Amino acid sequence: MILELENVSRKRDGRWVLKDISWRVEKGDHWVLYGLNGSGKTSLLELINAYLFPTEGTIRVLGMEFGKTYLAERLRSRIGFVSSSIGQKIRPDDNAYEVVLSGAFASIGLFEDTDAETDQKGVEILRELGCLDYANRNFHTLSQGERQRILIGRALMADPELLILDEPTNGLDFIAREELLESVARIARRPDGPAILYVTHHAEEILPEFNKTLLLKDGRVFGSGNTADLINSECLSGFFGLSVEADWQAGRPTLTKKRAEASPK
Ligand SMILES: Nc1ncnc2c1ncn2[C@@H]1O[C@H](COP(=O)(O)OP(=O)(O)OP(=O)(O)O)[C@@H](O)[C@H]1O
Repeated sequence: MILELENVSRKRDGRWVLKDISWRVEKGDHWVLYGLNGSGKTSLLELINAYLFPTEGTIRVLGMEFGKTYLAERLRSRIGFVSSSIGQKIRPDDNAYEVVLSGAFASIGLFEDTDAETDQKGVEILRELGCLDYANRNFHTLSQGERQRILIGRALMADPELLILDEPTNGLDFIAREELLESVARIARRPDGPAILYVTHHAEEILPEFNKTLLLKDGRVFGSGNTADLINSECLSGFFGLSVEADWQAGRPTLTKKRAEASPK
């Protein structure tokens, strides 16, 4: 079991931002966390990473229970977390390869000498993600798509059991987005790879590899289970409170808002 939340609620500034969340993530499944702005996605990730604690309910992440065997630092070293805020923290002089290697130490910046095995692993990850051409470039001079791949590479260095990708395609053009998604799909297909938790506002980023979906609405679970059972016109029309059409092509959905019928004159 990767993750287990039982009736978890969280208050912020006197208001419930997450309410009664029950959710299990098993090894071998890849999840999409799908919700509108303000639905509580970031708060949920903060709970999983132990930056926030639940006001009510219990959380177990990778076999560790909050408040018991729980050591936040030890837990975080087993979770690969990719978000735009991590990119902003990378030091000004670090090159892409150093950023990837720093993932072996769960640090921002490389403060320790690396051994040949770690160096080789970094090169293999760069190759797998198609980043070798810019490995020696300063991280901050890379395009957004290149930076995201490097941050994913950094997250993979520690062989995480859970890889959380928080809106990784923000700011990417169509081609960069599709290339990034192809890399994510390859990671999802690794036989001994991490469970992936992919957070997005965009249904068209739901890959065939993401077999499970959690729909979050106003801090509550609207639906949870097999992606095909949730990402369809009927369920999503209820989710949005708006008539939408979900159309699946090549294993990926697109959503369109249904137009009101023109009233007869
Ligand atoms: N530090 C905070 N203090 C008080 N309320 C907060 C805090 N952070 C978030 N919230 C509130 O909690 C609710 C959920 O916010 P959260 O950022 O978790 O949603 P989200 O789904 O990640 O949104 P987005 O997609 O826009 O990033 C929002 O109503 C937000 O205003």
